[in-house]
Amino acid sequence: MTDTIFAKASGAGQAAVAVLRLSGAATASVVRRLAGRLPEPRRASLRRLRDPGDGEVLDQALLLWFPGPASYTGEDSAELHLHGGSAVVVAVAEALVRLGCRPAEPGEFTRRAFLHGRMDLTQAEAIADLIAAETAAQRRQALRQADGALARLYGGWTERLTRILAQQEAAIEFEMDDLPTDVADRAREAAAALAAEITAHLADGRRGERLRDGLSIAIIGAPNAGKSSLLNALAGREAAIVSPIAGTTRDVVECRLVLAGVPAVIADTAGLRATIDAIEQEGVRRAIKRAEEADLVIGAFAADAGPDAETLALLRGAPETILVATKCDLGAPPVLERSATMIATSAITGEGLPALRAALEAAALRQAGLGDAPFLTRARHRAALEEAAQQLDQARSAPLPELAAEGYRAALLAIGRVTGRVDVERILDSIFRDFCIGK
Ligand SMILES: Nc1nc2c(ncn2[C@@H]2O[C@H](COP(=O)(O)OP(=O)(O)OP(=O)(O)O)[C@@H](O)[C@H]2O)c(=O)[nH]1
Repeated sequence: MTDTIFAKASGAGQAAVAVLRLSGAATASVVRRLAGRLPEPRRASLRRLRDPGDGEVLDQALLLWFPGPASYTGEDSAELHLHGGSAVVVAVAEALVRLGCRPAEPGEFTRRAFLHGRMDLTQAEAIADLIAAETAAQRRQALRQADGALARLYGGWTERLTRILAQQEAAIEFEMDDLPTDVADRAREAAAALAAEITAHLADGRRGERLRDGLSIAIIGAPNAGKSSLLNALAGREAAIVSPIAGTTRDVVECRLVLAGVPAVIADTAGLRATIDAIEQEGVRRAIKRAEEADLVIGAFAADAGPDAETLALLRGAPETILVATKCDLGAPPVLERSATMIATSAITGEGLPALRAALEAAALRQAGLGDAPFLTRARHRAALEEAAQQLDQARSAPLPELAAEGYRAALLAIGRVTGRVDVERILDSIFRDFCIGK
């Protein structure tokens, strides 16, 4: 019998109500001992909770009873909505321990939900994302995944792949019996179509992962270009020190922004220049590293000075760039070649800042915005699906039918790692029943 576990489901700190959740086989008996008879399933009822030892009233609480298997965890579960004081929560938690329950491990409720088949791994991950979501777009993505968007997509692929594998196994048998067949060809065609779909799904520019993890934006440029002033203007606060002394910013200064619902971290960096100052050298090294790792790089230069070679060189390697001519109140920005997007700004007059923000929002939506198809959200999914696509490609060109079957099986297992559902044998059984008519 599994342990009956409990945990506070509401947040830390003082609040009017604290929610304790319980799950496990003994839930019904524990609730009876604490609160009297069980209420109707899923109906809130007001109860006195009593100490199981001396009968002292611990709290007056709302009680909800969720009999398994139609509960979050799939097990018998309950919720106690207590008054929020910490002494109340402690008293009820101690009573639960005396009744044989134990505090839950982190994520244990969702783990049980997965183990009882209430959700697949992508949905379990989405629950964690939903709890951590800070922006509307993150919430939407997590909700869609929790609702099974990825589970259905990958589940569909699993079924198709299982059929392909079954065809391939059948082809091997037919070949051994010297029966003419095009079953292996059909498997190969289906595998090609599936591999193309997986590859298209992988070629999403990491949008789902970016939305989940946040976009990384770096501001680079020569000393005194006005980078810190730009960061402060975008962040709406004096996050970085601004001074007329070239080389003021030495370290990376980060600010969080939300761009069209996409979370972003924007970093001010040390001005790029050759220097003998060891600390500034380290700052420049960090600036270059930050620019190399960023999803979007803002190259800043003073309008009256024009862009410098170091900054332009570093922009070349970036996935997406915006050139900003700062201090446009001091002089007209230079005319650049037509392909470069340039926005002229002034931290003094505010000119160009709305246009820069709009450009950043457009880039954020391009790089991390929600689309019609669900995006994969974790590097873990990407690694497994890349392996599946690779195995499918190898299987299609395998010299022996047995090797092809092996490749299809490996691809199936790789997708199964994403969803946590690998029930190959059961599905194979059902498909072979259809195949083996007359054999
Ligand atoms: N007139 C004018 N001056 C500006 C503007 N932006 C920045 N400055 C001035 O330019 C100087 C340098 O600004 P910072 O924002 O510190 O420049 P930085 O690129 O971060 O400089 P480093 O830390 O040396 O890399 C300061 O004196 C600012 O007040 C602007 O839009 N217009």
